Amino acid sequence: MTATTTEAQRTDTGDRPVLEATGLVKLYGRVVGLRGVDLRLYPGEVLAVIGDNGAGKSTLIKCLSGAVQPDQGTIMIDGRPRRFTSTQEARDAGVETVYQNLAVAPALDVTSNLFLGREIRRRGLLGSGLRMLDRKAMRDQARQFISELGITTLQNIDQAVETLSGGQRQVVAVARAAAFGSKVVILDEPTAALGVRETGQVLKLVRDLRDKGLAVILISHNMPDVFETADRIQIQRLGGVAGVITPQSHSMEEAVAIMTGAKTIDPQEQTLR
Ligand SMILES: Nc1ncnc2c1ncn2[C@@H]1O[C@H](COP(=O)(O)OP(=O)(O)OP(=O)(O)O)[C@@H](O)[C@H]1O
Repeated sequence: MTATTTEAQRTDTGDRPVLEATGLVKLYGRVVGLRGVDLRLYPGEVLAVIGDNGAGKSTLIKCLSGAVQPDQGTIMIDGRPRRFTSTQEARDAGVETVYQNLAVAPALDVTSNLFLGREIRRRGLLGSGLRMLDRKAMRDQARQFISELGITTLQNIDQAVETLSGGQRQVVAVARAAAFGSKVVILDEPTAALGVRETGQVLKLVRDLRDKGLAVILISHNMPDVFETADRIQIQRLGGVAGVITPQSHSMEEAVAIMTGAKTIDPQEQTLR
């Protein structure tokens, strides 16, 4: 199925969005964060969300990830309306978010980070009533998971995350978000602090997750990254959606022009998904 498949074609195949947001409105007092935003995300695609400062990107992902509650609008996961009152509820529904300030524990090793908050414990109780961690099971699963994802940058899963490069840390954070049955992974500027080679490692992982059927939302200011990685690009402007395009349908210059309002997009030009 191509990036420009129409809604009618999609309905024919029965393919439906894993996440669908309709009419999201978020007000901060008198300031409009979102003014009726729709977003559709399908399994096995990378949807980039771009926009100038203050366009509403963060507010949008906060609504989708349960960090803030929209004032109006609906969010559906697999066709079921959901109202997340916390990020945990969104996670339980399979929506994981990696924020710029990575939620990794620097002193812990790669395995422990992958299992943070979801540790595997052995049968039988310690004196304290706690069950002992099953390190072997976690290491085995961590290895398997890393190999399934085709991650070649994490050679030693016993290494403390603080000794890894910025790119490797980001790979750990993204891999963790993609584990444990996640359906949707939201990445907020995942390459903002990285060099060229490290950016390449992270974007490769993003594409690999997509190829494994996960749905990824990529928030980024970096146009080359967006055009290299995204299947579709949703352009936010002044709290609304200025258009949805693909790297094939529009150039980077056109995307920037739509972002800044220098160019408007004809509804006919939109990628109808
Ligand atoms: N907690 C808040 N209180 C008041 N206004 C807010 C709050 N969060 C966001 N806003 C406002 O909502 C609008 C959208 O902001 P948002 O942070 O979602 O944009 P953004 O596209 O993520 O911007 P940036 O690229 O600068 O991070 C802006 O006008 C912003 O000032």
